[in-house]
Amino acid sequence: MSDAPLPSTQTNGNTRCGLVAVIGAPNAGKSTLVNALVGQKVAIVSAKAQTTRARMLGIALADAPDGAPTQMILVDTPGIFAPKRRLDRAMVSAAWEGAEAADAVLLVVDPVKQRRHELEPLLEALANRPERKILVLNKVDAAKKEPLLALAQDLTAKVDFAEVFFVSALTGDGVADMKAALATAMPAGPWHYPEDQVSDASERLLATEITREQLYRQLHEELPYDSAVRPESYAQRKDGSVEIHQQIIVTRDNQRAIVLGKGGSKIKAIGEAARKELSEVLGQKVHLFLHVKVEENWAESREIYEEIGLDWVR
Ligand SMILES: Nc1nc2c(ncn2[C@@H]2O[C@H](COP(=O)(O)OP(=O)(O)OP(=O)(O)O)[C@@H](O)[C@H]2O)c(=O)[nH]1
Repeated sequence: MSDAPLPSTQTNGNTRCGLVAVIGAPNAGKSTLVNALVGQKVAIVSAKAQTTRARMLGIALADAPDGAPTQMILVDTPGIFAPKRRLDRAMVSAAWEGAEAADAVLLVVDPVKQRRHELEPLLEALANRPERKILVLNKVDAAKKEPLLALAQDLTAKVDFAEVFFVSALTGDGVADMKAALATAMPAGPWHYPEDQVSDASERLLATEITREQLYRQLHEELPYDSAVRPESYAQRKDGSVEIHQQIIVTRDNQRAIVLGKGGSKIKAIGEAARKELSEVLGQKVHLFLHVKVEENWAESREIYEEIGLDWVR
C-alpha cells in the first residue's frame, strides 16, 4: 500500500485496507467488475473499447471471512496494450503505477473474445511482478466450460497466479466469493478513507463519468479524443438538492465550438441528459453546470491527469 497522506478515521480494531489494481485488455469487463465489487455504478461501461481514460478509483467495502471490516481501493486501469500516443503511454504508466503500489493485481480476461497472443506482453510483465496476482476469467455467462478450463490452465502455467476466479461481472456470478477472497488478501490496517467519504467520493466521480458518457454518446466521432471532464465542485444544498460544477476540457477553439453546438444547443442537450441520469442515480434533484474550457496542452499536464483521476477523493 502506498503511504500517501490520506485521511484515516479508523485507527483501532481489526480493520483491513488495501489497494487492488485491475488490469486487462480493453473490453475485458474491468469497469463492470469494479462496479460489481463496489456495488454501484462508478466506472463508465461501454461496448466501445478504450473508454476508460484516466486512472479511476472505486472503493469496495466488505467483511473479510474473519470478520474484519475491509476497505479495498480499486484502481480501475485503462486498456494497456500497444500505446502509440503520449496520452496512451500515460494511460499505460498509470496502469502500472497503480499496480506498483498494489496489494493485489487482478488480471481480468474475456475468455471468448480475448486473442491469446495479445495477452502475451501482459503475461510476461506480470510474471515478474512481486504483487499477489489473481486471475479473473470474466464473462462465464457467455463462455463454454471446456475452453474456459483450458485457458485457465494455459494462463496459470505462464504466470504464478495465487488464485483463479471464474466470474460474471454482468450477472454477479462468483463475484461475492471473489470479493471475500480479495478482502482476506488485504493487509491489516486502518481504513484510508472515512466510511462517510466513500459514498461522496464515488458520487463525485460518478458525476464526471456520467457527463463524459453523454459527451461520448452525443458527439460520437466528433468528440475530440483529447477531451476530458474535470470536477470543479460538488455541494449539497439546504433544500436537499445537489449543485455540481464541471469543466469540459478540450485542446482547441474549434473543439470548443463543437461541444457547445449552435447557440449552445449541444452543451445544453448534454447537460440535460447528464443531469437527468444523475438525478435518477443519486435519487435527488441535481443542478449541473458545465463549463467548456480550452487548454491546449492539458494532455501533457500531470496536474490535470491527477485532477481527473484523483482529485475527487482529496
Ligand atoms: N456477457 C458478459 N458481458 C460482460 C461481462 N462483463 C462485462 N461485459 C460487457 O463487456 C463490455 C466491456 O465492458 P467494460 O466493463 O466497459 O470493459 P473494460 O475492460 O472496462 O473496457 P475499457 O474501458 O475499454 O478498458 C460491455 O459491453 C459489458 O457489458 C460479463 O460478465 N458477461
